[in-house]
Amino acid sequence: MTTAVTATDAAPLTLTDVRKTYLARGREPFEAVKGMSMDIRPGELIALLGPSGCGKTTTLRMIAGLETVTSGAIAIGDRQVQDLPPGKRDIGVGFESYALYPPLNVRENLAYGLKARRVRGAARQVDQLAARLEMSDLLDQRPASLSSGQKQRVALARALIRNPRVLLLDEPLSHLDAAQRQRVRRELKVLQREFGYTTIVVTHDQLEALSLADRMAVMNAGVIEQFGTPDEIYDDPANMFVADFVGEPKINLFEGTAVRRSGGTVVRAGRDGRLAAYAPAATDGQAVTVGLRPQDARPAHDDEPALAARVVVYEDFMEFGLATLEVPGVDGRIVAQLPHGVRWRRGETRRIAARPDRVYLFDTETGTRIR
Ligand SMILES: Nc1ncnc2c1ncn2[C@@H]1O[C@H](COP(=O)(O)OP(=O)(O)OP(=O)(O)O)[C@@H](O)[C@H]1O
Repeated sequence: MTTAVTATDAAPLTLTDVRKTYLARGREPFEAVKGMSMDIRPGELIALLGPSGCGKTTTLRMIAGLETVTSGAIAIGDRQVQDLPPGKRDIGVGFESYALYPPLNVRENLAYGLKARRVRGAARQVDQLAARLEMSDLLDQRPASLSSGQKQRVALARALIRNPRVLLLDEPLSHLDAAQRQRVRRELKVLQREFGYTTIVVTHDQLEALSLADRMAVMNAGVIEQFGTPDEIYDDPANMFVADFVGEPKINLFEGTAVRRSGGTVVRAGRDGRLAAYAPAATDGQAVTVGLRPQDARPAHDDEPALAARVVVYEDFMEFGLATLEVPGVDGRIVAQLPHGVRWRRGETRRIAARPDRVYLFDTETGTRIR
């Protein structure tokens, strides 16, 4: 292969206190991105994850140069790019809405950039990439005849084949069906590794983010709530928002009171529930919000602090079961994901517990983690 679709000259990407305020006539100024800072290493794959409207697309568009930056700096390598036009930034953009040339078929669309750069073997590179993204059958079609999922794969291929220093993808797999989505997601990760592009993927699909990313930024209302590896985000959430947003089924959150003993911390919850927690910073008597992931709840041993709960419903998914539980005095229900074969029955009372370091305590007012 020639230089185009082989390892690239990967560059670090740095965002320093980047802000975006949208100004629209007759409306209050709206700050959509409120001081984003990220140091992204060469070749790293970053996922931006967050609820609708949190500023993910705005961030990506500012990096691409499709949106101006209100303040702050964006650097690719040692070059400040925030004032450069999009074409001068050496960025590949796989946005869904990014125009393909309608008169050209998909093959010509993909080869276009390679030919302009006089890359040898362009046709073969297009064929190889198309095969890997499961779109060989689309090569002779015109963009107008493609479905949204097909357009998405073409946009992805077009971004990849440009051999950019930085690759930006906005919801690149959202229109694919479940099976194809899994396969293209894996291939995307393989391609990204092979070519070494510094990549940012915007997604609101947490599985996509957790499985693709080297590190991910969880965003909320224009700020980064936590930036870390998928393990850090899932196992060590910085606050209640991150714990609540990431994880499926959702984390259980309920009110409790920390009790400090020489042996450690126990939280009381409900009428007579207790759970051992590892939280040296908790003070005795402190009102807290307890976070317990369904995957971390397990049947309690006889001699450990536990929550006694009535089984409201038990759903058997074969690989695991989901028990929905009511704990006397605890608002809302608690879900526990139990190993295959446990099979609790509706109406039974069961005791659940968890490893103390998997019982998270949060400041109820601020949402901050109490460690
Ligand atoms: N051109 C614009 N003018 C004014 N407000 C805008 C403009 N573009 C986006 N916004 C607002 O900025 C906020 C962030 O939008 P953005 O598209 O970046 O969010 P997002 O996280 O990508 O959301 P989604 O997942 O729904 O695409 C939203 O409240 C949106 O309404």
